[in-house]
Amino acid sequence: MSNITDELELKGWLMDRLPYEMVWVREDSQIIYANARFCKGVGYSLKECMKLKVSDINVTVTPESWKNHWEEVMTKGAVQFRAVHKTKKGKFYEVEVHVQKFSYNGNSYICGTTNEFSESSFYKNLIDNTHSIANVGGWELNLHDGSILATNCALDILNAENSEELTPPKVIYKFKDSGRFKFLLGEVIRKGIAFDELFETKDSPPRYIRAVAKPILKGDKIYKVLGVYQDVTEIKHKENDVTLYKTIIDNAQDLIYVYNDKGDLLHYSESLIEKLGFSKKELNKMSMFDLDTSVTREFYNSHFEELREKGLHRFEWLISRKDGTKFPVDITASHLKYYDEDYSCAVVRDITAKKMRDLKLYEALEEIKFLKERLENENEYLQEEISNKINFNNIIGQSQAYKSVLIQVDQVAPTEATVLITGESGTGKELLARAIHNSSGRKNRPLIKLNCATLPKDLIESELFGHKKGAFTGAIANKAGKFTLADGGTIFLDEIGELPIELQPKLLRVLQEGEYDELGGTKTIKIDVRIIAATNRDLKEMIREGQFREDLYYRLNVFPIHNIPLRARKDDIPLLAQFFLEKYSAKAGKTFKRLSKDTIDALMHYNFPGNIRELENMIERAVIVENGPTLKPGNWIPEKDIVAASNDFKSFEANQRDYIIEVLDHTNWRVSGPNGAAKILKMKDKTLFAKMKRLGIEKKISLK
Ligand SMILES: Nc1ncnc2c1ncn2[C@@H]1O[C@H](COP(=O)(O)OP(=O)(O)OP(=O)(O)O)[C@@H](O)[C@H]1O
Repeated sequence: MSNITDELELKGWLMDRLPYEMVWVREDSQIIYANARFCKGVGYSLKECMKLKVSDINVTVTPESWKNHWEEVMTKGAVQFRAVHKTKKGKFYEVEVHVQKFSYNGNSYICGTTNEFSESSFYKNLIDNTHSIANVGGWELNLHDGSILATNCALDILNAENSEELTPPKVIYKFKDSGRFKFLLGEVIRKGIAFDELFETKDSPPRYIRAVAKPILKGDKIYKVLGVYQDVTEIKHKENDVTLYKTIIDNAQDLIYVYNDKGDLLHYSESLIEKLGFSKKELNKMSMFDLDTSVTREFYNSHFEELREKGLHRFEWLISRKDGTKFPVDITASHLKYYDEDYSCAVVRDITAKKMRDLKLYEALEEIKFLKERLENENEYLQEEISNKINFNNIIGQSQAYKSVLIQVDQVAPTEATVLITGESGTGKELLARAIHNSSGRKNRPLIKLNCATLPKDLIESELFGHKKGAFTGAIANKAGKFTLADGGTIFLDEIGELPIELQPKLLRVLQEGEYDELGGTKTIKIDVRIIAATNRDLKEMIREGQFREDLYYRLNVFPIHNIPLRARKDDIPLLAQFFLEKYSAKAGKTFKRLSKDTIDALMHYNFPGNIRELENMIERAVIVENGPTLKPGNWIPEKDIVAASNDFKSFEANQRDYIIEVLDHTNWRVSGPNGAAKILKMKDKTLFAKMKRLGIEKKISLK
C-alpha cells in the first residue's frame, strides 16, 4: 500500500465486489454509503442512495419505527431479520438483513449486509409466473403505515407503474364504479368486512376485474388487508357469449332438444315449458319416452340408426302437450358425437299454421273444382235453354182477374217460401215461376227447370239428385243433379204431380233438411235451393188415391198461387194476341201490324182449352198462312167441336159454357120461346140470360 488514498480506493474496490449488498447508515437513518451491488439491487446510483433514508428502501421500516430499530441494534450490537426492499421502479424483493453497530470517531453507525432471500425469490417467481398464467395478482396493504405490497401481476392487471398506484385513494379510480370500490375498501379497512366482487375498468374496451379483499387481524385489530385482483375479462366474455347463446336458444321459435341414444333428455330450450305446458322441474325428470308416450323403443332405435348413418334425420311428427292435445311439427335432428357417445340435437318446428294453410288451400282447390264443375254444368244447361229460345221476360195481362195473380207473385217473390203454382196447362205457370225467381234475392243464381212428366220414371232421380260414375248401368261419368246446379238459386219442378211416389220422400228431405244423398255417392250433400213447383193435376185428389204424399203436399203448398185459365181473363186476349202477332210477324219477316175487329171478336168467343199456349200457337200459325198488315179471321181459328174434344180437364164452368153455346148454335142463338135454348136447357129465360152473362156468352157471335 503506497498511501492512504490507495488503501481507501482498494477497500472501496473490494467492497463493490463483495457478493453482498452493503449499506452504511447514520443515527438519523440517512444512508452514508452503499456498495455497487446494493445500488444495483435498489436501482439507484450511489449519489442517489446517499440522499435516501432507510425507510425509502426498506418498506418494513417507517420514519417513526426507525428509532426502535436503531436502539435495538445499539443495545444488541448485531441483529438479523428479513425485510422487503423497494426498488427505484417501485418493485419489491425480500431480503435477509444482517446489521451490526460500529463506532467511528465517537459516532455510532450501522452497517447492513443484505442478501436477496433466495427462497422468497423462488416463491416470488413462482407466484409471479402462476399469477400471470391465471391472471391473478396479490397485494397487501399495511394499515399501520399505509404502505402496500403488490405482485408484478397485480400491477400488470391494473396497468399500474408502481405499487403506489394500488393504494386505496388511487386504485379506486381504475374502476368505472369507483364509488362502490371505495365503499367496499372502506368496509374491509374499517370494519373487516371482506368482499369479492366484479368490477369494470375504465379502459376501452373495458376489462372485468374480480377484486377480493379480506382483513388480517392481530388480536381483534385489523392491521393488514390482503387482496387479489383477477382479470376475468375473457371468462366474462365467454360467460356473456354463453348467456347470449342460451338466450337465443331459449327465445327461438323452434323447440330444441338434446338427447342421447338411451332416451335421456339432456338439454332443452326454455320454449318447451311454454309450448308443452310442463314445468322445468317436471322436464328435468323426464326422458324422451315420458315426453312422448307414442315413441316406441323400436322407433327410437331406428331414429338413432338413421342419425348415425346419415348424420341427419328429418321427419314430421305429432307432439303431445301435457294436457294431451297434440300439434304437428317438422323435426330436424342432427347427430353429435361427444366422448364416443351418440347424441342428437333436434330442432322442432311447429307447423300447425302451415298445415292449416295446406288444408285451406286444399279446401279452396276443392271449392274451385266444385265451382268450375258447377259453372260448366250451368253453362251447359243455359246453352240448352238458349237454344230452346225461351223468352220469359214479358208477362202480358191487365185483366182484374190476372192482376190478383200477379199481386201474389209480387208478394211471395222476395221471400224464401216454397211456392205451388196450380192451373191448367198453358196458362203461363212457368212464366210465373220465372217472374218469382227474377224478383227474388236469388236472381243472380240460375233458375233450374225440370219437368217431371217428360222424363222416364227411372231417370228422374239421377236427373234431380245427380249420380256418381258407376252408380247404375249407363252411369259412365259423374253427373251433377239439377239440385246441385240450382244451389243458391231456384229449382222449378214442373208437373210435380208426376213425381214418382218412391222419390217423394227424398224431395221431402230436401224441403225439410236442405240435404240429400247422392246416387252411388257416399256423402250427404247440403244445398240451399228455393223450390217452386207447378201442377195442372188435382193433388188433393191424388193424395186420396195414394199417388201423392200428403206431407209433401203441405210442404209444397206453403204459398199456393192458382193461375187462371185464359177464358177467365178474356180481357187479356186482344193484348196477348197483338203481342204474339208482333212477335211472330217479326220472326217470319211479315208485315202484320194489327188484328181486325172480327178477329178479336172471334178470339174473344173462343174458350181456349189450351190457354195462352193455344192462342200463341194459333197466332203463329195465322202469321204463316195469312198476310198483313191486318190479321183477319180465317181457318186458323179452330172449330168449336174440336176445341171441346181436346179439353180433357175443362172446368165445370167451361163445360157449362161450351154446352150452352152448343145449344145456342142449335137454336140459331134463340134463347126464349118454344124453340129457344132455355126450353131445351129446361130453365127460365131470365136464368139463362144471367148465366150467359156470367159465363161471358154474347148473343150475337160471328165465327167467320
Ligand atoms: N201472361 C203471359 N204473357 C205472355 N205470354 C204468356 C203469358 N202466359 C203464358 N205465356 C206464354 O204461353 C206459353 C205457355 O206458358 P207456360 O209454359 O208458362 O205455361 P204452363 O202453365 O207452364 O204450361 P204447362 O203446364 O203445359 O207447362 C209460353 O210460351 C209463354 O210464353
